[in-house]
Amino acid sequence: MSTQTATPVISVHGARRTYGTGATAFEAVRGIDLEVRPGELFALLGTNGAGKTSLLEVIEGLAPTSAGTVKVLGHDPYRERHRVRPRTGIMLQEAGFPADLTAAETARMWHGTLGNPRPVEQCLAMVSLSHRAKVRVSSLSGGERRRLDLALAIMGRPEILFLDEPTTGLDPQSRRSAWDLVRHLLGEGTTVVLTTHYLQEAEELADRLAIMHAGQVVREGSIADVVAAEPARIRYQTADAALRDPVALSALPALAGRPRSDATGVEIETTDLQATLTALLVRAQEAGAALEHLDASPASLERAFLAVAEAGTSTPVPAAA
Ligand SMILES: Nc1ncnc2c1ncn2[C@@H]1O[C@H](COP(=O)(O)OP(=O)(O)OP(=O)(O)O)[C@@H](O)[C@H]1O
Repeated sequence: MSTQTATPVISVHGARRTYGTGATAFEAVRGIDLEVRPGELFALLGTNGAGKTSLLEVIEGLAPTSAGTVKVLGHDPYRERHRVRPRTGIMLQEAGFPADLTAAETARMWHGTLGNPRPVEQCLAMVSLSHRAKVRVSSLSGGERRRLDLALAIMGRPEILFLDEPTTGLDPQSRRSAWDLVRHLLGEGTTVVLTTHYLQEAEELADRLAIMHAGQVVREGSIADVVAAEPARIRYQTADAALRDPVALSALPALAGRPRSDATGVEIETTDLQATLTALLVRAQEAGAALEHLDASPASLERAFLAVAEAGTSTPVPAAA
């Protein structure tokens, strides 16, 4: 069955989440709609404080919404937690392990709470922690603790795995190992919802993503969709007056806005990099002008993210009445 047409395993409609009440109420999630399809990896990106964890927690069933509906595997994850929780795996941003237990003891304790768990040794091996099995949690490094948390999250063979910034604190090699593990789980049919600040992580793993800002989803789709919605950019410096003149440059094809020109140079945004660049180079050729430090860069996920961050305001928005 194509994941495009399959019934979503997660559907969120008009979800809101407010912290506190009265004058100090703060609405961290401000009316979100999204769907996650079976077997896909859906990445939730966003600026600090955008509301990713607040949203993830209501989808995980750890907190109620203040408005809207959330369905996970057909159930309300908060009110029908007993139905949903056994079928999901959750890796929180901060795990609270008993510091005196070893990694293996911690894993065995968790193993005892699950219905059809993977063996402890297998889970530790999947996150490359077998050699640290007898080490107390208090002596594990931060990255090793993250990997232990991941081992516990996948132990119950979850249908949906929630990963909240899973690779924060991991060295590049451990991060790549974690990505390989996530790919393996996706290959087994697991659905994964991931929050991350590493755009490369989303680019490596995500089938679809949403970028949040100030409690709302402001971009959503495949990486190709999100990137395609951003303009490409051309920059240069030149001594030629016409090639520095925003009005004269406005006749170039496929512009995504008015060209900008100042002491640092010219910046042109375009929806068709090849068409605009070709016309620009023809003009420069005809004028016999040099375009110094010419830089033509296609849109990227990073640019899309920065556009969201730059367009946003840092002023917190009060809760809706
Ligand atoms: N318990 C709380 N009480 C009041 N406000 C809270 C609480 N938890 C989070 N917030 C606020 O809600 C907003 C969203 O926080 P959240 O942790 O969901 O963002 P995030 O996107 O996960 O951020 P980050 O990327 O920094 O982890 C922030 O402004 C935060 O200060």
